[in-house]
Amino acid sequence: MPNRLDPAIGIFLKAKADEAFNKNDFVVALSLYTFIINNDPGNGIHHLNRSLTNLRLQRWSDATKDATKALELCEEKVHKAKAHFRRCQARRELYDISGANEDLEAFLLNGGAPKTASVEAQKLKAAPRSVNEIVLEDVTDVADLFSNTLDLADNTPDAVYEIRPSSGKGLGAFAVKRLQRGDLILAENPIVPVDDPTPYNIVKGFKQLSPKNLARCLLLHNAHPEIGLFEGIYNTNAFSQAGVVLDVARFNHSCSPNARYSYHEPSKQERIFALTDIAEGEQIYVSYLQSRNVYASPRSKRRQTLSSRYDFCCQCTACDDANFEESDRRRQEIGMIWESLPMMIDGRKILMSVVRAITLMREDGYFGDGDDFAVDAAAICAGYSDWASCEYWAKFAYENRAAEFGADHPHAERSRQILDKPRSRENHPQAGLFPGRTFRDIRLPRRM
Ligand SMILES: C[S@@+](CC[C@H](N)C(=O)[O-])C[C@H]1O[C@@H](n2cnc3c(N)ncnc32)[C@H](O)[C@@H]1O
Repeated sequence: MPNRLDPAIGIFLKAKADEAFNKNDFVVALSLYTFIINNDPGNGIHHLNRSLTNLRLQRWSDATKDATKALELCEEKVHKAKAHFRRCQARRELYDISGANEDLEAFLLNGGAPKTASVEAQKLKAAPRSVNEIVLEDVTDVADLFSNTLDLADNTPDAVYEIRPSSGKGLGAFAVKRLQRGDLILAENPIVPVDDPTPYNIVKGFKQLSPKNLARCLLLHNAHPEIGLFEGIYNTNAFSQAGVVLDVARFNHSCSPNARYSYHEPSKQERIFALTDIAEGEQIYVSYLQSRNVYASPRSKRRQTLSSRYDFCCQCTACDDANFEESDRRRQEIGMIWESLPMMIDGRKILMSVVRAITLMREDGYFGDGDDFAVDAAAICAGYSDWASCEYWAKFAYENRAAEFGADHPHAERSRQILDKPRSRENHPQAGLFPGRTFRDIRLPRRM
């Protein structure tokens, strides 16, 4: 069976697994050995190591299976002796005393130490032959032995979401309580921060991880196994300058998302904010595509970008909708408005177009980025000295940015400054450029 791991990476991963084992961090070691075995299944030594790890975790059945696999794959006597001894111990715990005795004999035949064998032989003599022979207080231990102890997550007790399977999309994040637009869903520091994500820096970032964090990263989805393990994981899961952020990496994409990423440079945290109200149990989606690439692009273009960057065909509500052509028409019109705005000279036309673009976005279930247009609208109104309208659009921009990025985000703070001094020339160098006019009749149809 082929080894899919680059040899240098294989050696690195094994060293990290051994490090975890030596620190008695057996859950992490098991996770790392499992990853190595899944990618290099023909190497018996990995099974031998995992067999011992399973013994430490009292996972007797899995320890037996690994020892059996190691016996099949290892040629050297020293490895065979180890595999027999590990299987002997596991079989003893599984009440298979005759099988354990056979392994003990094979251990000696393969050069195992007689002293070790005689200690084990004593244990085998004293071991119960069946579950019925265990005294009552041990029964609890037996139940514990088979419980699942393999959780690598650091659970946040007050998290408003949980990570669980999402039909057809691997894992996903789901609201555990009702959320409102503007609610902060998470704020998390990156596990692999990479300021300048060159291939070299990405590998360096992964190599600095603790065994536990490495094990967690290796569990993330990799849409690009062809470009190298660490680069593949990085490119599938890093969505901003923050780098790879563990829980953030479990949020699936939608072209009509109900939440959005917001990278907060001052704290170097990736945050997610609710874009809409979200019901308890509903899946929380972000958009992997930014601004015009999502709200002004048709399904074919969005799917093409997502497929080439993340290797999936988008199955979101916008893409899967039978009426996707109607959605395409809306998004294409938004794109045309965006492109034609800089060429427009009439203030009224510009504002009508802004209203139309935001209305189309909302009609299409897209509740972010209204500020992209509102900021231009505020500037135009200042140009015509229509300060009431300027304030209306500046307020819209600020409120949307505060809800979508957080009020302390530099984006929102910039809007706040404009709102604080809406009539200042400093904020609006174009103020009074055109003859005075009023656009008070041009507003969004309702609160959007
Ligand atoms: C960053 S991961 C998101 C979490 C991932 N579902 C997991 O199990 O770890 C990106 C991957 O999730 C899946 N995915 C995300 N959004 C999807 C969507 N709208 N349609 C289909 N698959 C999606 C794809 O496999 C994609 O490559």
